[in-house]
Amino acid sequence: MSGDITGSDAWSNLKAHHEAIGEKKLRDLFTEDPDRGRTFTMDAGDLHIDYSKHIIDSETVSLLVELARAADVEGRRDAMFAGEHINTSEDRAVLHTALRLPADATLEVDGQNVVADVHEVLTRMGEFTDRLRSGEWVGATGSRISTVVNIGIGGSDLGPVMVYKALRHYADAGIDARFVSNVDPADLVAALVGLDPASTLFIIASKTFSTLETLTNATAARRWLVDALGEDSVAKHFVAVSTNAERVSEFGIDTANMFGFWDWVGGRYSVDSAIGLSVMAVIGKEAFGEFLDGFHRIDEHFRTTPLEQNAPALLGLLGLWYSSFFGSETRAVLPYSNDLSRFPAYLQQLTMESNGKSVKADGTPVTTSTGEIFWGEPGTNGQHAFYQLLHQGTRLIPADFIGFAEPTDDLPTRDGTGSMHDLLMSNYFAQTKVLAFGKTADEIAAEGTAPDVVPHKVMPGNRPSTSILAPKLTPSVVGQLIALYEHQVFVEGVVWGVDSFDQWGVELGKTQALELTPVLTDEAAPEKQGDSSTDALVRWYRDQRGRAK
Ligand SMILES: O=P(O)(O)OC[C@H]1O[C@H](O)[C@H](O)[C@@H](O)[C@@H]1O
Repeated sequence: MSGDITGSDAWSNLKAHHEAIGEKKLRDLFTEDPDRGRTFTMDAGDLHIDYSKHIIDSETVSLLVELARAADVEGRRDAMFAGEHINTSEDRAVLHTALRLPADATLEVDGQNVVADVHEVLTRMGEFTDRLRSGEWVGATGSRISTVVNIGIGGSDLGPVMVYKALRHYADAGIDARFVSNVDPADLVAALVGLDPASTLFIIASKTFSTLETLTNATAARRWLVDALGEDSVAKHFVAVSTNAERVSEFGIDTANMFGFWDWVGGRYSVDSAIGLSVMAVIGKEAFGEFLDGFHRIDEHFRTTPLEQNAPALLGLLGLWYSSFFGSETRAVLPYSNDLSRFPAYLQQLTMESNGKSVKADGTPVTTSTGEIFWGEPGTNGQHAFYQLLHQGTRLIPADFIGFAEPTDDLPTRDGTGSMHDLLMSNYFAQTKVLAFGKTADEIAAEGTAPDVVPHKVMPGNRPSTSILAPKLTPSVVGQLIALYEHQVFVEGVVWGVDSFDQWGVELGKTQALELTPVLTDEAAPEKQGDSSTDALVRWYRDQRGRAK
């Protein structure tokens, strides 16, 4: 292979193959191979995955796997699992997979058995949440804690809030959780509505403990508590999750009430670390353990299954197939489960912070588009909003449908005889079918449609989708789903040659915001920021705030 994957034979072969298969319709592919609905399926853990409704045949799969091998996906995967410093721009290991290794495993990284460290923290989290849940840990006035408020942002928020919503049925100790992330004060104010300081515990979650939004919200929350219960109450109402003990202590939280993790856990890969403390408080350590086991099942599948049947590898390669060869810009993620309403937002950070890069790991420019844009809403809401564009628009948007056999809740249908969950799932199956096979002008005309209306009703079909099904939305299945996407993102990143584990692109905005804050608030500050647009916007804002010079 040449230095760049797009110069490899594997890439050229796929390009040529794309031209040939790009001519075909899914209808043709199903006619040529009537069994493909059985052939192109795979099982990983509890996940049953049908990828037959993709614009592929068996040759596509072989060529994609060849591409993955040319990019050394297997070698990079093994290097990740072994704790090598594959995050080269930050010189760090990437070991979220170690967070879910069983207690009896060992993994030495930089001379340290990280599994022992992981389980030491898990044990402390378990002890702490047991005390909270049993009512042994009480607030400063002796009240039981009934709400934990997680204050964090990015990876220190999106994971916990998504999993909390997904597993709301597993809340079993009368502890609720709320989440505050935005530096918009509206977020904290809304989260505190109706809360009694005496029964509220704040979890300040920040890997670095230097994130402006989190420290600002944490300080405001501290004021809210101290105003009600006095300075001495802080120790009973504030705990921290971080890798930075020094800063936690500077903030005024006793490090005895801090739960640690390590620099080899990226923020967007951290919900299975101590960052999941709010989730554990709500669902308990046993259910949290099942959540971790779910990740581990998919890790083992990813680590040991040949690429030809490897679910995260194949789905990642399909994402790359559309992105790099068909020019697709986005992938829709459509959970047919209201409880997964935050899953698309969670995946946005995972995929876009990981693979939104224009240079490769060696610093040279990429030579193909990188970074899929994930977006979506739960079905059936999306059907009544944006599916029109999926069905008849000009863009090719591959879609992931996620659904469950067993409902978390069910109710009878209108006539009282059916199940609303079955109705939900019939929409899931109908949508993937219509996206793939559409409806032709002839079929529409045959129904007696007026000729001038026919073109408007044509459903082109040939819109690819993956169907992901699981028996039920359990803690384990949530872990499995997350790991399924984590490893897809990894596979894409390896083929594109980027460092999927840094995020330098978010830094400049942060520093410029800090520079601009005094300009917005201090009348004496110079208004000039150097460009006429920002200058005029700042002037307008200062005018409105009565701070014009
Ligand atoms: O957990 P923290 O250190 O507070 O970081 C929170 C978030 O901030 C950053 O801007 C990063 O881009 C995210 O990856 C991270 O999850």
